[in-house]
Amino acid sequence: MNDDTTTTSVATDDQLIETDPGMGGLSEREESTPVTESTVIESRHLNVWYNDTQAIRDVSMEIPENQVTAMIGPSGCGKSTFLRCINRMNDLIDAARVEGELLFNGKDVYDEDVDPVALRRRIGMVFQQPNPFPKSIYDNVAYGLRVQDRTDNLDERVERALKRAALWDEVSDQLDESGLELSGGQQQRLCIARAIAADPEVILMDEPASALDPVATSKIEDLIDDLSEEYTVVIVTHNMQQAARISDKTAVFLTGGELVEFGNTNEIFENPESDRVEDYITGKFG
Ligand SMILES: Nc1ncnc2c1ncn2[C@@H]1O[C@H](COP(=O)(O)OP(=O)(O)OP(=O)(O)O)[C@@H](O)[C@H]1O
Repeated sequence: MNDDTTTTSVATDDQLIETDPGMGGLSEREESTPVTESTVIESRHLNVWYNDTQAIRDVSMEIPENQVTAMIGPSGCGKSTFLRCINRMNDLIDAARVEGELLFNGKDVYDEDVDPVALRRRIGMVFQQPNPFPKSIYDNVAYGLRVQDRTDNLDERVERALKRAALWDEVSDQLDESGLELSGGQQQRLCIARAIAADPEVILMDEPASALDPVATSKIEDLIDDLSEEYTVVIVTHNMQQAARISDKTAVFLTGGELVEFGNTNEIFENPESDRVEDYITGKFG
């Protein structure tokens, strides 16, 4: 990240998972009607500026349900900005201005009646640096559920989220110990468990493995693959091999916030339509 503050300090953890009872105009998962059979998120002519600097330029794309969509491109091309539009994290940056449409199940998340806090419960986020609360492992996972007053079967919910995040076997006998005492990779899986516990539909990941060693990275990659059976995952990564390994769809952004190519990952990597994309993925620039 050339501007880590934009992902690690724009929101408190509470803001990420806290919720209001009202859904702010967004229907619940089971009631929602995707734009097409499988599209969960769609941007239409999305433009984003930070003051006078344009970070996203007329981006239109459809992100399919229960797949992994990777966003790649050189530093500063707007990947994180796009990701943060999806759950309105850019609201927390005063300089940011968004134009165009960003639809979640057909509803524009920037409509006035959308509650961004409720939106973020349905579209969870995991950051580059693992950021567990200074609380026990159990309380980290239970936190969002308690805030939402969903404490029935709390033990089972916590266990299920930890299992879903492939962490249960490693921590089941130390749930009362601090989340901060886990390894970096375990902390990241704890953060994923925390996001899952809130029962989101989409999980946004901003370079979730870039601070981890290769073994921990591999576990996160396996986990992402697994999670996509149940969740729509959108991941920003600098690592093209990682994008090629784990994603179904790839979006290639290039300098100036332009989406140059979007499609099936194998096609993007094996036979890109654009020379600029080919140059980028073969390492000629970027
Ligand atoms: N909070 C901010 N205030 C002002 N400008 C910003 C802010 N966040 C990002 N930018 C600018 O917007 C552009 C896109 O940044 P963004 O972080 O979205 O790119 P990125 O592709 O995710 O970069 P990286 O790969 O380095 O993380 C850059 O020019 C960046 O400097």
